[in-house]
Amino acid sequence: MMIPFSKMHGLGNDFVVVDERVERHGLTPARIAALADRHRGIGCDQFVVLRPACRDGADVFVRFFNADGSESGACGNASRCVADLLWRGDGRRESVLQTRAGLLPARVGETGLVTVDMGAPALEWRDVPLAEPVDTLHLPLAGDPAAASMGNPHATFFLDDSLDLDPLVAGPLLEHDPLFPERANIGFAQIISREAMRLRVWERGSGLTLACGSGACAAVVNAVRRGLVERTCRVEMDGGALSITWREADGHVLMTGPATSSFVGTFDPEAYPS
Ligand SMILES: N[C@@H](CCC[C@H](N)C(=O)O)C(=O)O
Repeated sequence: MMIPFSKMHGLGNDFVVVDERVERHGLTPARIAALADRHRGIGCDQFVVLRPACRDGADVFVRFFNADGSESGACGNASRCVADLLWRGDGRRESVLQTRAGLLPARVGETGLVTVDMGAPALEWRDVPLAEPVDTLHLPLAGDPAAASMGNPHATFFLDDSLDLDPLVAGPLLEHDPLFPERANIGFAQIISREAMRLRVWERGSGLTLACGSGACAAVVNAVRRGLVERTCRVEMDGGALSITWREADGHVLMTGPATSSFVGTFDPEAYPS
């Protein structure tokens, strides 16, 4: 039986979205990794599976998998894409996504940009998680990164004239640093002004992507904690820009940006390992 999928992206961070709200399709981690392969599969940074919601007030339960088949609690760009998909399905601009990181309210605005309330960051070492009790604002690593969880682990380096790291070299090493027992997404930020930064993210389980929504949220949170930017900041990535606001009233992080449908298709699960 052929399985339908939607191919979507948020600023070039691309996804295969499969709907399992009616029936399951046998999507094991090995099969997901094979489907995510850009040469032998469909190709994507993340694989997104929709399931029936099981929490009051939620419209859909969303699971996010990296290209290596590992699961993540959060994916900001894919969350915008799912909200956009739901809107195109039933015309409701507002939805609530149930994720492993909690309930995320989302809204498709009149301009088509999507805002997702990504919740409050977790800033305690245990919650990132880190391997030992350290100050998450100054991790004991060369380059002095800061850590935060947005439902998934992030470390942000702030690059300047005295610190210049190549994400393709430093990213894979740092993703697997023993300080991060569940690995980590590694952000490389350059502050442009009090309202703007440039960011590249080496993503856990997927590598360097064109944009990372949760990474942008974590970078702004960490930059605000360091006193480097205002609570609303534009984050410019290789694939485009997001607007991030770390709201003072409740500590939630709001992420606004585009969500784009590329094409739809079908695949034969039997053609991939189980
Ligand atoms: N692309 C994402 C983050 C995807 C998950 C991440 N690689 C992880 O393992 O935590 C985003 O837009 O947030």
